[in-house]
Amino acid sequence: MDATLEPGSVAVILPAAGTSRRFGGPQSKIFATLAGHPVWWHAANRLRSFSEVGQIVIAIHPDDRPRWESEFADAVASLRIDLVDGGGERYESVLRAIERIEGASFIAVHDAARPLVSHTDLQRLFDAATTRDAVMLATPVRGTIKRSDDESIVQTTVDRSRLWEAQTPQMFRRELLIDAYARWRGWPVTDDASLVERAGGKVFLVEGSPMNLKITGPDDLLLAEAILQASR
Ligand SMILES: Nc1ccn([C@@H]2O[C@H](COP(=O)(O)OP(=O)(O)OP(=O)(O)O)[C@@H](O)[C@H]2O)c(=O)n1
Ligand SMILES: C[C@](O)(CO)[C@H](O)COP(=O)(O)O
Repeated sequence: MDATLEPGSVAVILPAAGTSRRFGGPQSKIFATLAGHPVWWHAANRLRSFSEVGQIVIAIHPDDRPRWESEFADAVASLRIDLVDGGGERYESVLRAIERIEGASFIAVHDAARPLVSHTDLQRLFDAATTRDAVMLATPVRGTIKRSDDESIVQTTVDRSRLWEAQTPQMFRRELLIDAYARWRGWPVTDDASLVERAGGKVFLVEGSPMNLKITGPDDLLLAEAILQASR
């Protein structure tokens, strides 16, 4: 019998407090409608479908709180979500959410802007977490990678043989992530795994799908719609 995670042992943090600069538009990208629901709802609903998931905390932009507590109040209650005010940087949002976590053995951080993470990939991630302290979804780089100078002239072609593009969820033993954040001294980070790496942790890569895309620009929303349409 393969090991499994205890029901409710995974607390999920959904950072959703960004300002969507690259997306543009009148509202945060996590509120954009995708197949009839907001982007954030898809991410939260997919995580909620696992018995291993207990608490879900969404780090929200403070300016969005009135909307979360009115338009989305029913969905927040139905998905059993706690709301916390996020910060100016993603890592600050995650740190504030960590402070709201109670009793979990693991913390999984998943971008609210990644609506299409698959059940299969999530199960594989949870399975990997039964034997490792830090795991994350990622995809092997498929294209050719160039490094340029500041005038967009190619300097080098990067060996891609062991390059991966990081995704989320990134999932950690709770005390490992808390310790990694405690050691953080302000250097810029764009994902949580890099803090654990810097603290000496071994982060295990679980191959995911390119369809677990992050809604960053408007074209990503079109791609997400097409992926959902094709899966119907
Ligand atoms: N201060 C921040 C910045 C980002 N995020 C969240 O982290 C995820 C990934 O960040 P990103 O895609 O970069 O979102 P934005 O920061 O909103 O995008 P941009 O850089 O284009 O402004 C998103 O769900 C975003 O809402 C957050 O919770 N708090
Ligand atoms: C965490 C992340 O999803 C890994 O790819 C990504 O770094 C977050 O988006 P950002 O644009 O870097 O804030």
